[in-house]
Amino acid sequence: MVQELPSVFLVGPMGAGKTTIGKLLAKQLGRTFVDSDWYIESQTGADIAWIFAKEGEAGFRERETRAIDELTQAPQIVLATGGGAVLAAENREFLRQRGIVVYLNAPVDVQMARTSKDKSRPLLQQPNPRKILQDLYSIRDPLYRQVAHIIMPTGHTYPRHMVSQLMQQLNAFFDCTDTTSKDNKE
Ligand SMILES: Nc1ncnc2c1ncn2[C@@H]1O[C@H](COP(=O)(O)OP(=O)(O)O)[C@@H](O)[C@H]1O
Ligand SMILES: O=C(O)C1=C[C@@H](OP(=O)(O)O)[C@@H](O)[C@H](O)C1
Ligand SMILES: [Mg+2]
Repeated sequence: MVQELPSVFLVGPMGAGKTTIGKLLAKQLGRTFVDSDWYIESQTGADIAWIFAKEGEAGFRERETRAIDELTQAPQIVLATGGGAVLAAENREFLRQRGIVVYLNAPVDVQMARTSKDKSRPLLQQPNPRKILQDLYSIRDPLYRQVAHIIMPTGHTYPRHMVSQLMQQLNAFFDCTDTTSKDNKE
C-alpha cells in the first residue's frame, strides 16, 4: 500500500498537531516531509511573523497559495499545511484533487493549551487568543470538512498513537477507493 499511496496533506487549526504528526507520519511511511510554513520561510528568507508584519496577512496568503500549488504537485510527500491554507478556494482544489487530505480536528481548549506559550503565530498575538481561535474555528471548520477525505479527532491521544491510528485510516481509505489494486490482490 505504502508504495502506491499518493501524497498525504494535513489540514486543521493551529495547534491541531499538523507539523508534529506530519513529521512522524512521513518517517513511518518513509516519505519526505514538508511543512508549508517552513517552505514559505525558506523561499522568502524570513519567518512567518516577519512576513505578516511587512506584507500583512494578504501577502502571506499569496505566498501560501504559491507554496500549496507547488508542494501539492510533488510526488508522494507528507505535507503539513498552515491552519489558514483552506481559506482560498484555489488551495482547497489543489489539496482535494492532488492527494489524500486529512483533517486533524482539535477542540478550541486543546488548540489554546498547545499554542499559548508559542509566540510564532502572528494571528494569536492578541489580548484574547481564545476568542480568535473560536471565531476562526467557526469559519474554517466547514472548509476543513469540505476538503477532507479523512477526519481525525485529536485531543488526548499521544502523537505516536495518532500516527498508528492514521496509518489504519489511510489503509482503509486506500482499500475502499483503489479498486485496481484490490483487483490485483484477488
Ligand atoms: N497529539 C498531541 N499530543 C500532545 N501534544 C501535541 C500533539 N500534537 C501536537 N502537540 C504539541 O502541540 C504543539 C503544536 O503542535 P504543531 O504540530 O505545531 O501544530 P500545528 O502545526 O497544527 O499548528 C506542539 O508543542 C506539539 O508538540
Ligand atoms: O491559522 C492560520 O491562519 C495560520 C497558521 C499557522 O500555521 P499552523 O497551523 O501550523 O500553526 C501559520 O500558517 C500562520 O501563522 C497562519
Ligand atoms: Mg504547523
